[in-house]
Amino acid sequence: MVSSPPSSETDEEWKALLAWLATFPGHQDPEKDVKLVHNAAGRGLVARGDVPPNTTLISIPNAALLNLRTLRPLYPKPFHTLTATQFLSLHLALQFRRHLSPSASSRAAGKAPADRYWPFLATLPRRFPTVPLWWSVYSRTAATLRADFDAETTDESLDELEKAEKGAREARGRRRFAELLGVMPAGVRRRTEEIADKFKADWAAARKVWTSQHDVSGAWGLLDFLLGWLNVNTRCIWFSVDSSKDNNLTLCPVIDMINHVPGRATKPHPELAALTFHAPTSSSGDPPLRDGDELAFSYGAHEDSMLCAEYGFVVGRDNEYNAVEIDRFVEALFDAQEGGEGEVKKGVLRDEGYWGDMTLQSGTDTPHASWRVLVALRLLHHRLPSHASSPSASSAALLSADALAPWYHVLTGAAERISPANEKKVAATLKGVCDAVRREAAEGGKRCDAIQLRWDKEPRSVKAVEGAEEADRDDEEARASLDMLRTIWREEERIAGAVAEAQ
Ligand SMILES: C[S@@+](CC[C@H](N)C(=O)[O-])C[C@H]1O[C@@H](n2cnc3c(N)ncnc32)[C@H](O)[C@@H]1O
Repeated sequence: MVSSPPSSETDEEWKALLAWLATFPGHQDPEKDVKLVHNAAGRGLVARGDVPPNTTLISIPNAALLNLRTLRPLYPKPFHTLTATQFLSLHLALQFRRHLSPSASSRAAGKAPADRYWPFLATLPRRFPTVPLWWSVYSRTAATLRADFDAETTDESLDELEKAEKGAREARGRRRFAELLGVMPAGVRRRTEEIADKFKADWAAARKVWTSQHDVSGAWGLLDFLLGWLNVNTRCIWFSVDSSKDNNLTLCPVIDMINHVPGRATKPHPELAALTFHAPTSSSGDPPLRDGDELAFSYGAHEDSMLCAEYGFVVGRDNEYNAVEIDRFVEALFDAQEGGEGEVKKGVLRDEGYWGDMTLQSGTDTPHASWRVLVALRLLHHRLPSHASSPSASSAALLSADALAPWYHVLTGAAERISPANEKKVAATLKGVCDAVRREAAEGGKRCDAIQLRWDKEPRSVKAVEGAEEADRDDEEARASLDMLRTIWREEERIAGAVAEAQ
């Protein structure tokens, strides 16, 4: 049985957070205007009563934020070389281990007073079961993770995993995470790999600084760092710290409980002494906040594959930014052109900044191919003189201006098309690509259904010593993750289908 979620009034961590915030000079009680709720997005904040436009709903003093400005004074110099993500993740990893699993090596540090930010850190999520990086890490055994991440033999987080991983619940978790990784659409896979590389590089940088210093005591391991890193990646807000754009982020209590709605104009607002969140202004275009309405802002103009890979959720049909990456389909068409012509044209597109990032886009009303797709396909079907296709003529610079002039005219807007024949071939090719995308997406959806059928046949709870409640929760989370991937496949099928029909 899954216990009912706590409300504002019973959520002890929320109450402790509010008490801690009340100790800061200039603080404003968030409970005056907003209420914590639990909904499909996890936690969220709703308005208490109808709120006049532009009312300051939340104001968090700068001293309660966790960013490079507040962290650097707490650590000696060697740590100051770390980026914001590395530094914050390390601090979170250290505090999670110290407060949540104090063991032999961290006990000494555990005697020290609690970390000054702990009332805030205690409210952060301890699991990210719908985020693909979580699947990627937890689909592996402790021994594999030790080898893959060059973790120390003393890594307590991996020791704990090793002890637990023989259980039936963990074995089922590993298998299911691997199944989810196997059924990810290409756009999610590409992003997940990029995110995993960033995580690995940040882990290595943070470990290097940690092992080369002796001033800060305590311990933290790979899985502690993963928890810290995912909190940073999913909850940080833009905040000006220094001139390096990568360092301009902060963790911020309370405002980090606000969920994403695409297209909202209202954003957290940095003021001199506080990070604030206001009710929408009348001119913002955002709906006014009435009693019980959820506060929201846009995390960015992100398609679902990006939201899935970075944040572990999707919006679905209502996300006008949804898009299908078709680079690999278009690339195959250029590769198939004979006599090196395709290679030459790829070189031209690269030189002009038009190679890659080719998408079919959902848009607000009619799905369509992006301008970059049309630019590439027009060139694909523009015949070059035979001498221009020699392998040595690998860029626009080596082609005569005449050979490419009709294509350039369309690129600059001087002409609408190269020729009716060229447009016709572009439309036919685009339809072919869309049909291939549609088939692949339909197949992806079917693979999700097959996985679900397999899971349906398994007992919902693994009857193991570890307790059925956690096993039930794992089961729900795995199904939510599978639904998320199925939603992306469905959107890809819908978008490709609509673009194909329009040709
Ligand atoms: C900054 S936190 C927002 C607060 C969060 N719901 C919580 O429980 O703490 C971002 C996370 O909230 C969830 N989230 C945000 N917007 C969502 C949405 N529109 N639908 C589903 N989940 C959402 C995702 O898990 C995301 O990684």
